[in-house]
Amino acid sequence: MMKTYNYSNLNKQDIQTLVQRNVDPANEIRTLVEDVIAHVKQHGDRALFDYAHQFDKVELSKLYLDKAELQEIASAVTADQKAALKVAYDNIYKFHQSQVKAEDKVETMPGVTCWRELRPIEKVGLYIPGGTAVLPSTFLMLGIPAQIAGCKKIVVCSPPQKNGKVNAFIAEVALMLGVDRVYLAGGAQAVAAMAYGTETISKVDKIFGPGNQFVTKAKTIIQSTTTTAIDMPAGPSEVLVIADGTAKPAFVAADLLAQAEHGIDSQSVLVCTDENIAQQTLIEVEKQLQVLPRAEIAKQALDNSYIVVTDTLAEAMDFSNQYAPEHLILATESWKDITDSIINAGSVFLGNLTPESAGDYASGTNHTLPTSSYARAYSGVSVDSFVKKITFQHLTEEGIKNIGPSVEILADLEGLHAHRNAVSVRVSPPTP
Ligand SMILES: NC(=O)c1ccc[n+]([C@@H]2O[C@H](COP(=O)([O-])OP(=O)(O)OC[C@H]3O[C@@H](n4cnc5c(N)ncnc54)[C@H](O)[C@@H]3O)[C@@H](O)[C@H]2O)c1
Ligand SMILES: N[C@H](CO)Cc1c[nH]c[nH+]1
Ligand SMILES: [Zn+2]
Repeated sequence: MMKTYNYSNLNKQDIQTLVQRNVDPANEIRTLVEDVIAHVKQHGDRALFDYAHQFDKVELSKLYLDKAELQEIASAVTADQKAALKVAYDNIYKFHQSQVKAEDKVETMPGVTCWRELRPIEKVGLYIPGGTAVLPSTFLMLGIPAQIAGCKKIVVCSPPQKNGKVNAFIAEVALMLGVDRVYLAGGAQAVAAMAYGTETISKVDKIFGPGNQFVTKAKTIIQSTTTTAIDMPAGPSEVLVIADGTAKPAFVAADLLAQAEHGIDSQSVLVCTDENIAQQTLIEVEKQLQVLPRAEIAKQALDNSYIVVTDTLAEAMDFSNQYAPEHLILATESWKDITDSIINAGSVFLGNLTPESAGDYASGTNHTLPTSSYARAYSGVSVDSFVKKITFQHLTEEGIKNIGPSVEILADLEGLHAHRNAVSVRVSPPTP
């Protein structure tokens, strides 16, 4: 169960230790994942069949489901479930569509015009988790921005379930997105397949999607060893709740448990200015665990979670910024007073009536977010993640005359005479 620390008793080193997560000190995960990647690179499809047997405990006869099979599987989805998926689809679509804005052309000096244009990344790979829980919501979170960006080839991998298929909701979302094929591959092997390509799975330009520590390690390795990019390290889920005396212990407990139930390596942190609220929250956590089907998973995640009691909301925010949470919930009526002091967070949930679950599923924001303190430097997935922003420039006769002398001097001072000449020949072309 969650340990409690008093912020005033923590020194710098204690805080450093507390904010660290999912470390792999003996490089066990790295070694295993490097081995998986090497096998997929060498043996292609054969390795995928073998890993499906070894890690997913399933014998596959082929590595993908086609449109007809997806349609048959999706027929099990009820009208209510379809309607809920549609609400999520529409809100996520609306929010992501609003991110697409043409940029202005800028005349930086007379005759010199610069601008940026978007081009979709052509081949993208989407990883949809399916180990401890199958996440069709992640398929929406990745497929919708890919669709809006206009990516031409969308490769989708998800771990095979025990029946050698994907579940009905993954199939339904594939049909909603117009994706005709879902590959039955999970874990590090799926990431390797999309990075190197196999007989069946195409190599892609960029891999997206969250996953467990194996998936996340594989993504960070292929990012530095292949020409395939990644969205970000989006590993085991985490939440940090900042609460004060106005927070509702039942709500805070529910939010902590919502992330704890994702997996045993998830982490839920409460930073609270009110000791009584912290104690009430712990009591609520115990109460709600009694009726939670995934209580065993959540309990293990809570063993790896903790509470920090601070004197002020400013101290709480200071701790949160050092932690750089994937999700930050401000469980306080005073949330407006402290949002400006947020420096590091993936996605923020404001006030007592805003559960993280709303953003996990259906409010519109993306739930694929940086974990393990990567929120210090990375943003969550958006339409931007699926496009390149290419810069353009055009110089007129007036433009080259205006900018030319400065470029010539700058080229001289770097000793790059061919650079100077590329301007000089245009400003005063040699007489024929
Ligand atoms: N950061 C985010 O944006 C975000 C969003 C959604 C979910 N998540 C996280 O994604 C994760 C999903 O994890 P999951 O496990 O449920 O599904 P997953 O699909 O990420 O991983 C399942 C795969 O892991 C592989 N695997 C399992 N045990 C292994 C082992 N011992 N050795 C090698 N490979 C092994 C298997 O191949 C299996 O197919 C959770 O931790 C969840 O918190 C994060
Ligand atoms: N909380 C996860 C992001 O870390 C997203 C998710 C999907 N389904 C439920 N939750
Ligand atoms: Zn969640």
